[in-house]
Amino acid sequence: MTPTEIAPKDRLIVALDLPSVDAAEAMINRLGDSVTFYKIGYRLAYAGGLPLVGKLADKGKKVFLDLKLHDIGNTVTQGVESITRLGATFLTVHAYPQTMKGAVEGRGNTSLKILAVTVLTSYNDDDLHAAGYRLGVSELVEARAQQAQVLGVDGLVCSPEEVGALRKIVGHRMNLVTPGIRPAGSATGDQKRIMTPGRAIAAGSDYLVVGRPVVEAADPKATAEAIQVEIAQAVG
Ligand SMILES: O=c1ccn([C@@H]2O[C@H](COP(=O)(O)O)[C@@H](O)[C@H]2O)c(=O)[nH]1
Repeated sequence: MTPTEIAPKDRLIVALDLPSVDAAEAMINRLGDSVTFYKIGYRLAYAGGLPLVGKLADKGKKVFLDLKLHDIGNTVTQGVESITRLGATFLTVHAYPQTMKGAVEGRGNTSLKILAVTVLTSYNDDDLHAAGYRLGVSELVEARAQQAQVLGVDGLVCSPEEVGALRKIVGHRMNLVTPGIRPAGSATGDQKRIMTPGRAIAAGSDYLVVGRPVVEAADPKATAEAIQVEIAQAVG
């Protein structure tokens, strides 16, 4: 779907980075009809949260399974084949060629969309160099986007800072999903490449991933709804 086809409300993905299934279900109940798209990552998945994917899908919600897979190609293919049966909409893998190729093979013709994580939003150029990379963030994100596109990956996870450059490479053929979203005044935490919801949408993000600013808010529902208003205003 192109951004104009996605309802503003559905462009917010709330990261359920919570310690237990009970805590996640309590948060989902608090957010009620306001939130239509959830992300399940390491914290909840390893706390027994995988069955929540099907439960949420049965309630008409979408789920982004943020498992950031990375292994030899055959193992990734087999893992993704298993994941296709869970009912998620998006699944992440790291943007390494063998990994992306294996994931696309495992996804086959199912409705699961593979997102490649280009460069984590908590990294800047210094962090990449410290990890042994020669390229800076923008060069590496763009190189990985080119590879992902050739390999048939469905979308990219990047920071909103790279969205403009990536649109020139992938057009609207790939979903651009951006964490590193911080409503004005909220704590940055460990994120380094950040933008407000409104600016991220204006830059061209398809979906915004927001965790702590919503799930740690005194009123998560009001916070999520305020972000959705900001998204709708930026869409115009
Ligand atoms: O590059 C990436 C990829 C994934 N994430 C995930 O998104 C959320 C962001 O949570 P916040 O609390 O809003 O910072 C979190 O689950 C990360 O694992 C990311 O931040 N950056």
